[in-house]
Amino acid sequence: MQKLRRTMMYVPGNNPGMLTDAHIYGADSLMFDLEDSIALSEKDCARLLVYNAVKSMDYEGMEIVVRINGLDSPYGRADIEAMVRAGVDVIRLPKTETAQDVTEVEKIIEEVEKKIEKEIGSTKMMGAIESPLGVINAVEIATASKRLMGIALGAEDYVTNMKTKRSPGGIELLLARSQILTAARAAGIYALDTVYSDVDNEEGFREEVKLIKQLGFDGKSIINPRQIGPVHEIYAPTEKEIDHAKKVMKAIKEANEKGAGVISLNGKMIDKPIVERAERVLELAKMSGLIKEGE
Ligand SMILES: CC(=O)SCCNC(=O)CCNC(=O)[C@H](O)C(C)(C)COP(=O)(O)OP(=O)(O)OC[C@H]1O[C@@H](n2cnc3c(N)ncnc32)[C@H](O)[C@@H]1OP(=O)(O)O
Ligand SMILES: O=C([O-])CC(=O)C(=O)O
Ligand SMILES: [Mg+2]
Repeated sequence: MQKLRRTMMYVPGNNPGMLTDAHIYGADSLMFDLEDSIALSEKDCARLLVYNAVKSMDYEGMEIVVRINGLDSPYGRADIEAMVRAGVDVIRLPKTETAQDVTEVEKIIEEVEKKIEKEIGSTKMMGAIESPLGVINAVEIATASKRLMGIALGAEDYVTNMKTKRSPGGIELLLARSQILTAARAAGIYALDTVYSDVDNEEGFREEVKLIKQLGFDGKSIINPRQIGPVHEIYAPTEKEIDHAKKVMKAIKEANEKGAGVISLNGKMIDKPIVERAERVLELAKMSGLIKEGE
């Protein structure tokens, strides 16, 4: 894991107040939106505002993602051009359905990078999958470009396309979540879960975060600063998990010194995949500031 991406917070791109303060809440990444939170009459204004915010604000090294409009709209090309010029870290393509959707955006990004003499490949991409066709093509999408750092589920559009609606347990999303996650893991990129729109329902939100963590997602797109704390809390390894991971590492080190690759710890087998999980727990604990280097 190179970077924590537990929370990627949407910020409507036409809201100067939110664009100015968004970084103070402690999300792992900010995602300025030019797509569905912006009315058609505000599209050009939002693009200009986000361009200026990215150029002039000090976001203290936070990852800046911008959700652009699709290339099937009159805004997509202009969004890409402006955002590459502004120097955003990641361009997130909404409603990605095919590998070609990714490569078409990539081609324009590359043209702009060449034009402004920016390092080719330095602007990363993400694809949000929000339709049945996108879910079916998830592997092709996830492997379409070296620029892709992750893929995400967009469940509000997805359930609408599937002629259903979201339910508390999320049964209607199980296939899409599993497929997107598996595709991301096969491609070695990040997997981000979708937004939870009922901001005031903290209990329901926590249940959903526990579910997506258990499935294996790296994190979640969020829409409100109040959603940051619960995600970071649920994703943080517990003291018990950290303690166990340390014991696993100690046990396997001792086993390896004796030439063994497998050992028993409190009656449970410890071998390579279990060691790998323990290493991941310790890495996550370090990155979350719960333990120090070398602990
Ligand atoms: C299906 C999709 O496409 S989802 C993606 C597109 N949607 C979005 O981008 C929506 C982003 N979120 C929002 O606009 C808002 O959070 C809403 C409308 C959901 C809720 O708004 P509110 O109830 O006013 O939020 P709340 O009362 O919690 O706001 C508290 C503070 O956080 C700020 N805030 C709220 N949401 C955000 C945000 N997403 N980014 C930055 N700041 C925010 C508010 O400005 C407010 O600041 P203040 O105290 O300085 O006035
Ligand atoms: O990225 C998201 O989860 C928000 C979105 O567009 C959707 O749900 O349709
Ligand atoms: Mg959507």
